[in-house]
Amino acid sequence: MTASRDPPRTVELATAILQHTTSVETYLQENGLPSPSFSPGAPPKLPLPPDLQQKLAAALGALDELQALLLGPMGWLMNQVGHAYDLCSLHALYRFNIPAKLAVGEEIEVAEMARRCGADEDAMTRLLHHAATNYLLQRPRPGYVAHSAVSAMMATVPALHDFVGNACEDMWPSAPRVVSALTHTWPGSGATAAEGGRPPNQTAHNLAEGTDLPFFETLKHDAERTRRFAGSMSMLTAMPGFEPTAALESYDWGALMTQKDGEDATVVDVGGSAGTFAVALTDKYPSLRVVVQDLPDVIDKARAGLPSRSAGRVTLMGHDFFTPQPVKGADAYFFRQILHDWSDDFCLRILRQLVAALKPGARLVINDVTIPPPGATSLYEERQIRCKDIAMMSMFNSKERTMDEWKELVTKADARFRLKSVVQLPASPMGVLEFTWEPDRAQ
Ligand SMILES: C[S@@+](CC[C@H](N)C(=O)[O-])C[C@H]1O[C@@H](n2cnc3c(N)ncnc32)[C@H](O)[C@@H]1O
Repeated sequence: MTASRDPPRTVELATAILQHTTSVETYLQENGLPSPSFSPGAPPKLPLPPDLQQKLAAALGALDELQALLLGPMGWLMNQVGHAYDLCSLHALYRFNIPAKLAVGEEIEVAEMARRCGADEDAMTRLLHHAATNYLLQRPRPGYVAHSAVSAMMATVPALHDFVGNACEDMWPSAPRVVSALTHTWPGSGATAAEGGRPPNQTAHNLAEGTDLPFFETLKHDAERTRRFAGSMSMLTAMPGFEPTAALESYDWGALMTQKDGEDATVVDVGGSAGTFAVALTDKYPSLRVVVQDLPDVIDKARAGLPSRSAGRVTLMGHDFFTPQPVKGADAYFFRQILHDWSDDFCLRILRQLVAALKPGARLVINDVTIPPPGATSLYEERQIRCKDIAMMSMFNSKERTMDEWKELVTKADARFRLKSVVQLPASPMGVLEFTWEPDRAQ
């Protein structure tokens, strides 16, 4: 029996939620911003300064703990099982392109929408009702559906549609197979595990799709999935805490130019996908030159989307990062959300491909998720990152890493990389680690 507290934990949490929420609402009101809402056209996220983002995070952490306490151990456990089905209605929205079938302001009978989808009417009706309970649609009056802010965004932001498609069709089928993949008998699995990493083609994803190709190889053979993945990645960069602005502002890119005495400095964005970050970087530092490297298919698709203002500043280059780095003597090599896709031994191979291209003093800049030490954030926040970690395991046998694991990984790749700075981005699961190349350092 635990001793009773005064005030009880639930009341303490409810009080914290009230205080933090009041601070957020006061800020919104004082700045003429709307209260949070799911009406179509509502802002996709709350535009808060860093101190209020912290209060928001504290409110969400407290809300999560309060919900768990009020449900009680049995209710909380049952809740987990229920959540397993939450993605079904989102998947239906994606697969039947339901957001595009609704005009903003239109109210449609649920049965009529089910008919428009051309699928089993009873099943579709039930999925639509579930979607409404999860804020994905709204029910303005009994028996009718209309857009919520979520479906309206899916209808108008193609990258968000891609993000949902990637989540529901490429990633989610692997989730129920994560545990089976651990006990599955893979060819040569004993040896590879002993070498420090399970290969990327022995994953839950491989069990789900019945393929022995790693996920990115599968993509190479499927133009539509490649396009959808790139769209999804560009959406990821717009998510709270993942915006390029965070990495732009928390790392001194300008210092690269100072060092060059006015000459253009070159950054290589390794695995830079459609070039979203490169465009933001050169918008902020017009005299930086960025070479975006990715697999040839991805680069081919990226060409059409590169804004004309970036011409001459952003160059696109097909390159497989498991082969030697072709851009020699650049000022910085940037890896944003790349290495978390690979287990340690594959990361070592990727990083070692840089070595022959590096000039003394070259920077290696890693911008990736960092797992906070236990207790540094709420369980809610830590769970979001742990979910990403499990997603990495399920798709690639890769992992999210703590700051210490990042440092250890890079210096293991080559002892001549010296850690120069470490920044945990504010209100973000991402960090930036900067290493310099010091060839005279003892190996
Ligand atoms: C998680 S995405 C990150 C994209 C981008 N850096 C960002 O932060 O938005 C991983 C990227 O690595 C690319 N990639 C995967 N295997 C690769 C390889 N062997 N060589 C080059 N790029 C690769 C993928 O095509 C994808 O664009």
